[in-house]
Amino acid sequence: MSIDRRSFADKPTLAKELAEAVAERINAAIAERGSAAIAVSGGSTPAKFFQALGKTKTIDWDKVVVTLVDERWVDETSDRSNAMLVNEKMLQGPAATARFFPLYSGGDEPTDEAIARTNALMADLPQPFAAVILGMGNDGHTASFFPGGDTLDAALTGAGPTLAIRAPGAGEPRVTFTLPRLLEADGLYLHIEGEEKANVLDAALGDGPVADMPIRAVLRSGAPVTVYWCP
Ligand SMILES: O=C(O)[C@H](O)[C@@H](O)[C@H](O)[C@H](O)COP(=O)(O)O
Repeated sequence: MSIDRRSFADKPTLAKELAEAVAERINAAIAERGSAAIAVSGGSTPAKFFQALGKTKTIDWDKVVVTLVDERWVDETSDRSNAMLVNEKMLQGPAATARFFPLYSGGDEPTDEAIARTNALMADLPQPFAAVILGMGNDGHTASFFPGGDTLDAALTGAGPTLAIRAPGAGEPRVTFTLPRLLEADGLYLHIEGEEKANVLDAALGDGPVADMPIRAVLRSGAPVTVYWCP
């Protein structure tokens, strides 16, 4: 495994350091390929990181596309929307000129047609991702790779780029990038905070089935993962 675990004193320090690392990846991708895409996670952890990254003036934001690792199947007016979180916390100030590619493509359910619309949009993403920033739940899920997910196998192995997934612990139906697509990244980061998540990561690094803790699929993929953690 190539897991680099980094610890930071507190949340603001972690947010600043992770924003700097991602900014470097974005700038390197723009220098090399003329544009950069990043995929970020939602949930409660990344707000400070989003704010720190969005304030970065050294990025040519109009060459950047921001998308999500996964999304709840809700529209952007829902307080459960990861898109709303990214818009409110990151795509302000200097980052307001970045383009945002939403995973939610309308309607009440992620039907095949809806996922086809999302996948058609994702065909225009600059590839590979300059950076992918994952989160992790206390049940060992990452992105929307939930234990018991109805399409978990396809989510971990399929070409996607995205698919629908439903799981007991997920709340709404979700849409998620598939793991092979997320691994196509210059930099892969796992952002977790608190003792409980450090313990969950320890457990995930131990033996046991991927289906019980799907983040194991990332950790066992062989792709270098940099973990950003603080208490
Ligand atoms: O939409 C989501 O819920 C996510 O992208 C998800 O994978 C998240 O990263 C984890 O659930 C951790 O969430 P917290 O940061 O809220 O603990």
